[in-house]
Amino acid sequence: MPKKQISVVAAVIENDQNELLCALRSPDMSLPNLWEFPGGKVEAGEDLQTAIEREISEELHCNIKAGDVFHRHVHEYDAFIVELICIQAELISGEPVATEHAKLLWLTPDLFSSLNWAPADVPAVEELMAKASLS
Ligand SMILES: Nc1nc2c([nH]c(=O)n2[C@H]2C[C@H](O)[C@@H](COP(=O)(O)OP(=O)(O)OP(=O)(O)O)O2)c(=O)[nH]1
Repeated sequence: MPKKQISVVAAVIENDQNELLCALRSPDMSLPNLWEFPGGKVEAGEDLQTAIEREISEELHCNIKAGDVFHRHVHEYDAFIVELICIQAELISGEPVATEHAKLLWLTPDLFSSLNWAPADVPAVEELMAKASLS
């Protein structure tokens, strides 16, 4: 049987210290104990911006304004295929709270290699690190 493919939106939220919000998946989530950009599956009929704004409000209890998609990458896991769609975002109200994640961390991209990332995120992480090293 072909593997299921899911579309997942992930928010790259930057604060005014050039730090990006990173989230640690908890031991009881799929892909446990790996770092990611917070987000989740796009629901049927939903546009990407609506999906990421909804996911962040549900998961982190704060509000973001979604900007542009800056990275798309298809990754094949053993059990499924994910299209990871990374979207730039700005925090517009509230402070992120970890309701499902084990931890949240604001980190500058030069330190991203110190985290153990979900495999699908590695190309986006590398792009963000490369971009930060040029600025
Ligand atoms: N949110 C998010 N998920 C990611 C990333 N990288 C990556 O491989 N994934 C995978 C982990 C999950 O298998 C899937 C997203 O599912 P999820 O469990 O976070 O999303 P969800 O809240 O909509 O799903 P569910 O718990 O209702 O099943 O994509 C990432 O950067 N962010």
